[in-house]
Amino acid sequence: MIETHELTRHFKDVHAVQGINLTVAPGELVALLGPNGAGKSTTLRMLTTLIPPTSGTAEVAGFDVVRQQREVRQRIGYIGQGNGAAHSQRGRDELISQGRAYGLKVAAARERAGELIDSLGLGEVADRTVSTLSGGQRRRLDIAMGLIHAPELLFLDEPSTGLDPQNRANLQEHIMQLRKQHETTIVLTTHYLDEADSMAERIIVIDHGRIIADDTPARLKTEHVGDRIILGFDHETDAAAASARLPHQIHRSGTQLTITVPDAPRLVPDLLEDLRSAGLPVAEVEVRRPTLDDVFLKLTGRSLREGGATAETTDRDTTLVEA
Ligand SMILES: Nc1ncnc2c1ncn2[C@@H]1O[C@H](COP(=O)(O)OP(=O)(O)OP(=O)(O)O)[C@@H](O)[C@H]1O
Repeated sequence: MIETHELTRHFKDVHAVQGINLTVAPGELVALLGPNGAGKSTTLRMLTTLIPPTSGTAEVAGFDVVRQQREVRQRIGYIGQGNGAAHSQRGRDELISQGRAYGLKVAAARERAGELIDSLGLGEVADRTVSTLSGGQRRRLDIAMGLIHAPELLFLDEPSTGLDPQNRANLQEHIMQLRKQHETTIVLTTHYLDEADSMAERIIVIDHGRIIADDTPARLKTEHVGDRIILGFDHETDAAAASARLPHQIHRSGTQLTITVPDAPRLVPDLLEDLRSAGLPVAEVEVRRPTLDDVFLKLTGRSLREGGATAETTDRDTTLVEA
């Protein structure tokens, strides 16, 4: 569905995207993750034909983004960071006009608008003017606008930025449902680590205009960081004996051992049993699983929360917002 070769974009002396090689298969949901200014939006804007690459090539839905812009545009939906719908119009009318702009007949545009209003949960608000909708509702309307012509591929640039956690969860659910219904390929950019983690089956981490990791969230965490098991003992001598006995990578601090392993939950029962039968009973145990931020930290030596972004922690997740 997407194939790029050394895709590059410079803005004068800013090397925004530096030779990206990317393949996305039909039906995949891929998240581009990275700090502010990493090159995510620029990549999306090239793939959606909004700006040409400085060098390199990209094929989207089988067509070249420079030579076959029209063909690409007919097959994709793009929801940028701003709101697309005109504020003084009713949501439903905006959708129908958008459908007409894509060449649908009035009846077909109306029918498609109705379907999208239903599947995005906009039934109660679709006949109000856009300016009266909440941020979350407006974002869902934007997504409906991007889907009116039934694209094979949907690009979402930070779909949930600015929404509160509840609206964000609601939007994520709608996106997942749409995908199931229409088997749409989705490429989204996000600052929300939890969003990338829970929605995407594949995560592409971009830093300084380059891809620095590309894998499933689980594999990224296992391969780059691993789980940590923290064992607490009553006596330092027991901790030292346990450390000598275990074959894993271990850090000991007083009565506490920190063990790094690929899959802690599977290992813990046997580990505890082994230590107990060796006369080294564990007093406390804690398993820490890595986050995508740990992966980024491991790969770059920096946290995703540094350098142009600040962390904003809510009850349910970790988010990144512009400083
Ligand atoms: N039109 C432009 N003119 C000059 N520089 C630009 C332009 N668009 C983007 N840039 C620069 O290119 C780099 C990459 O920007 P881009 O918007 O792609 O990053 P991003 O990863 O999407 O960031 P964010 O998460 O903040 O949206 C940044 O240094 C940005 O300032």
